[in-house]
Amino acid sequence: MSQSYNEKKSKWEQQVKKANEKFPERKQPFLNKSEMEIDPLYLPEEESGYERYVEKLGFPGQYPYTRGIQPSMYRNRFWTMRQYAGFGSAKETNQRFRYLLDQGQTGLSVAFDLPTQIGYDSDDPMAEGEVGKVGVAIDSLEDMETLLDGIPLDQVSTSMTINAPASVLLCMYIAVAEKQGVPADKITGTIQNDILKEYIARGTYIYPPKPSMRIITNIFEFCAENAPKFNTISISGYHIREAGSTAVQEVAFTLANGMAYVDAAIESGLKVDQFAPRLAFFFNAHNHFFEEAAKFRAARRIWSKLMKEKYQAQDEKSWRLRFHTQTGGSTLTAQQPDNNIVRVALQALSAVMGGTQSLHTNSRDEALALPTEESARIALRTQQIIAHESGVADTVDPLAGSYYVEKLTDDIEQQVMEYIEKIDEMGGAVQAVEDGYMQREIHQAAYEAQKKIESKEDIIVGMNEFQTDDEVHADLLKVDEALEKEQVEGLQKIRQKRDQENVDQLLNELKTAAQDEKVNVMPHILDCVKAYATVGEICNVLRSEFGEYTGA
Ligand SMILES: C[C@H](C(=O)O)C(=O)SCCNC(=O)CCNC(=O)[C@H](O)C(C)(C)COP(=O)(O)OP(=O)(O)OC[C@H]1O[C@@H](n2cnc3c(N)ncnc32)[C@H](O)[C@@H]1OP(=O)(O)O
Repeated sequence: MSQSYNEKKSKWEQQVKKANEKFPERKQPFLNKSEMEIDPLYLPEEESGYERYVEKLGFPGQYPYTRGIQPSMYRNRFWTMRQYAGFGSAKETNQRFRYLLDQGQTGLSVAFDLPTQIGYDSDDPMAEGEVGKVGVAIDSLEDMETLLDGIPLDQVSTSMTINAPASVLLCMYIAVAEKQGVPADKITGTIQNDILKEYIARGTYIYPPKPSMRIITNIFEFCAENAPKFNTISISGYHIREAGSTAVQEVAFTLANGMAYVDAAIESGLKVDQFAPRLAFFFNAHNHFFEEAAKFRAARRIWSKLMKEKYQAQDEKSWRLRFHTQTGGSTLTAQQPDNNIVRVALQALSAVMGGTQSLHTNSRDEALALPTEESARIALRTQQIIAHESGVADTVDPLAGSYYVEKLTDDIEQQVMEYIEKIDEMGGAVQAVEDGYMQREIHQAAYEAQKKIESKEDIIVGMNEFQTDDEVHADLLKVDEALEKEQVEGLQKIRQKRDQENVDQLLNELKTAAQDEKVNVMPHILDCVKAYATVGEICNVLRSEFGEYTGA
């Protein structure tokens, strides 16, 4: 047996012991329905396969992490079941959060309305008609207090899908935690904070790339010092895929964006191991089951090589690509919406086979509206059935060694690297975004995919084949139209109650801080938030200094 194989195997055994101390194995022993024992890990049987195994796959919890970032993965702890939710007022969303936690969800994920996402208050003319529509409306710290009321922030981790104003919402979260008696260094969660993919695919940007990258590196630095357990960014391929990219492009553009954040942070004077362990990722789980599972495995392997070899990161935590997955929203059909339950189950299974850390399963009615409570429950139950009934979580990386999956993993890696090298030659992801390169590649892929659907080369069940005349689902969620008025009234009350002079002074200090590139804006934003300055007011100060982006 080769030296290196043996060493790595015994290191893995030690790692498993340590993981078991943190999260004891869910079962002892793990048995299938015929009472056969299931091992934590299955390995190549032939000694001749060991070298290749160590180089390409490695042991789980070890470089290059092809088999997963934890030594025994879901035997110790399932992925976090984290359903993205939010609509209407903070009070309504708080009720939905409590409902989901009661139903066994294990983490929170906040959807904000569009005005919040682009830094406008609910009473701004730009917000009209959009308040509380696609997510919860948050104007001031008071809304955040209501949103998180009764949720113990030392126990529950919260993801917030917020990008351009991520700094503001993170500060609000910290302020609420402090009010609960939870110091910033104990909070856990993630802000999306990924502006590059907003320019490429999602659209909720405010400022131009350069100052946006500065705010992001300010957040990295601030969190490294003050909130070291918080994931500072969720570098997202999800939306790139939703915009029509291929699986290869999804990984390539996401990792290229990831490299741009690493470059920017290093350029600002941070050391790679100071911030890299808290970079997180977010991918899509689309329809092609094996391609998706292989995609996740390839993404992990590529990122770890980049971090270790290109960026010379020393801390093993910097090498691990940790990711959230959401099933593919654009794969859902408005026709025969219950079919979506089946699609979601298969997509979710690919994410679990690919070793995801956290998962959102879409609800069946999401091609039509925000999910009803019943639909959201079925979506969560889908994850619970995979976790508790299917047995796929009982051994690590069960697809490893499949000729097909390993070849797919290698091929995806190779094609992703070709893109990454090309983007590198263009001067990196920021340049490629500004030139519209990624946008064009995605549009071309989306066009090709649509042609295949229209020509029926690709069959979408119930949509371009096997249609029925069934009515669409009648029981859809509707957001109360009166909400906007109530939200605006609440905001005006806050403005009357707060110490306006103090707010003005703090906003002014933020303005001065923004003018000096060397100053970190985060402590100033935190002060503003604590004085009940609003999302819109804070973003307007930064708008006046940084300008607004108008597109590539
Ligand atoms: C479409 C829509 C839109 O466009 O609007 C959106 O964007 S929705 C977008 C919604 N986005 C999201 O919901 C993003 C969610 N992302 C995340 O939750 C994070 O970024 C994540 C992917 C890193 C997952 O974080 P998490 O806290 O849920 O899970 P982790 O895997 O980090 O586990 C929590 C802790 O348990 C430890 N842990 C976990 N599993 C094990 C194990 N088997 N053995 C030992 N330890 C373990 C971890 O190391 C960690 O501790 P330690 O930390 O100490 O190591």
